[in-house]
Amino acid sequence: MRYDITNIAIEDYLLDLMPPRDELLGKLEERARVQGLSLVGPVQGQFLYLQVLAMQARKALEIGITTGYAAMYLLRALEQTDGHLTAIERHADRVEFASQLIGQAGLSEKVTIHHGEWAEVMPTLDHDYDLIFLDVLRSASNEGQALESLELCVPLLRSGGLLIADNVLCSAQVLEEDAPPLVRGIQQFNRTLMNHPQLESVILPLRDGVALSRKK
Ligand SMILES: C[S@@+](CC[C@H](N)C(=O)[O-])C[C@H]1O[C@@H](n2cnc3c(N)ncnc32)[C@H](O)[C@@H]1O
Repeated sequence: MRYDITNIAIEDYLLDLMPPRDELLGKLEERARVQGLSLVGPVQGQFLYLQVLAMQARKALEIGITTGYAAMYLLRALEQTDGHLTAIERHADRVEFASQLIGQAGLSEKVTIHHGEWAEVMPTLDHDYDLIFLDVLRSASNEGQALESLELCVPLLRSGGLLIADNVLCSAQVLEEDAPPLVRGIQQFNRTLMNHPQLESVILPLRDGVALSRKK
């Protein structure tokens, strides 16, 4: 998928510079291409991997795991920090697929996947996450959901913890003044995030836009 945020030639250049992926990640990329699934891709996957290592995160949460592509990057770093990944996914078949894949990689003990809606699962989770990867903003069913997800993430983070939110530039549609409801929700998410009293944030024009926030 192309996102119209950065020059396409630059995206291809960055992709070409990435080392070849192993068989497991390669198969997931191929599956995503065939089935039209949205995955972070290798550049952003490496970004997530490095964030976990840089902050030595041990307790991470991914909201929206799909087939486990981003999760593999997170888990390969969490393996080194002796950490654990909790994930949430609404589709049972995706939970099943990701669980099997992570099992094949020998990392089953490092992950707990909750099947359900994030709005229902998040309030049941423990607090004090070092890192939360929020990857459901483009799936919101109404204008208010993006902000609702932010309000559930902040209390789950420990002080000093990192929230990484994907798709915050929404194929550049955030530039539109008369945007559709999903995009208006993301515009509101971005304004709130950048002015949030408990967060220090920056938005990076990486792929579809990545917001990085540290809880004070
Ligand atoms: C963009 S994909 C995540 C891709 C994944 N993070 C990766 O890069 O490998 C979003 C996923 O979130 C799931 N999802 C969307 N809305 C959800 C909700 N309300 N509750 C739980 N999961 C949801 C979708 O089913 C989809 O699998």
